[in-house]
Amino acid sequence: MKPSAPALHIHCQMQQPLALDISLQVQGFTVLLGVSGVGKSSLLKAVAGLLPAQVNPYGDLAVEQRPIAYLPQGYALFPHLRAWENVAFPLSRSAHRHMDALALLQRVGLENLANRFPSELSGGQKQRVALARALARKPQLLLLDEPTSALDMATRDEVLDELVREVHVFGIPVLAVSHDPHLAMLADHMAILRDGRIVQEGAPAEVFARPRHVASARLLGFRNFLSGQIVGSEHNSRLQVAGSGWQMQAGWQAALSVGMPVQLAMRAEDIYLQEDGAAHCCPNPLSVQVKACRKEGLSMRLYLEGPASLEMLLSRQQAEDAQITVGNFLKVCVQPRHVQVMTAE
Ligand SMILES: Nc1ncnc2c1ncn2[C@@H]1O[C@H](COP(=O)(O)OP(=O)(O)OP(=O)(O)O)[C@@H](O)[C@H]1O
Repeated sequence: MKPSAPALHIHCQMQQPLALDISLQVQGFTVLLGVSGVGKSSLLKAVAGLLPAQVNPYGDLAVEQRPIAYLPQGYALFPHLRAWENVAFPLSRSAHRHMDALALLQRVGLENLANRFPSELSGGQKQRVALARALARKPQLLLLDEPTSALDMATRDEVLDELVREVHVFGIPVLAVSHDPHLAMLADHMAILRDGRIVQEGAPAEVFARPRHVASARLLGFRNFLSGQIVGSEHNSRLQVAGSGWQMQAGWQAALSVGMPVQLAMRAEDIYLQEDGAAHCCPNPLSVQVKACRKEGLSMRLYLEGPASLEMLLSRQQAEDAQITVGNFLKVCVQPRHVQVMTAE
């Protein structure tokens, strides 16, 4: 890609329905993550001019004059209009309105379905029609509200890949709001909204690797948290962190020093079974007991009791090979580079 699209700096201050003070860089495909109710939709509506707020840019323009396309949750297609008529809706009435709508549908690969009604389209196809309609007025900014919410798990990744590719092709900055970390992984730039402001912003690889707060880590898919204190620090190498009844190694961070209270975060996917006789290979051994197991597609999620309540994810094959059942005592392991250390809040 990518950002042939110009970057745009958005500032938004609002009081109702909730207080927000947001300053955010929109670069290429940008995803703003936040939990439900944090104000994501309100922010988009304010930027689009649908809620009163102080907004820059475009804040001095009337709603219909803002060069912004806003795609609400669920796409809001007109059910009684065919795909091409939905796309043509914002176009001015002219002799080539039909042709222009077909050209837009062609750009999202849907020209063959131009005569279908929304009820005859899949979730991903509806999204593409809505995208074509949103882009019909050649906006300078595209706002997407929860673009994955109407998609099922089976097609979500495929539709997302396609959505990201399409918005790159159109070459305008896009701000998508979501609570879905999968969407953020595909972004060029991402930010996290909490308590009315942006608490972290950057390239997805950086933000996913180094969440700054427990709440951000939760949003990014971390499931395991331990509270402890730094008890050792080897410059440029390791940190030793200890809590009640456990000690773990994590990657070194310049800002953290001995004595500081910290929170550790680990992904369920990064905890693995310690092989028999391989204790010496395990820098962070944890003794746990299996409290519950849940099948998740081809994986098995184990709920464990150890130094804290923990979760780990095994392939069904691994779980079967290890003959894991509720009540088993296990030795599990996690690599220091997979242990994120955050200052305690
Ligand atoms: N029209 C309204 N009147 C009163 N309160 C509202 C209105 N719209 C939103 N709110 C409140 O403002 C807060 C933020 O809502 P908003 O829809 O912006 O959150 P969100 O982060 O988009 O949530 P979700 O992810 O569930 O869609 C919520 O507490 C909500 O109840």
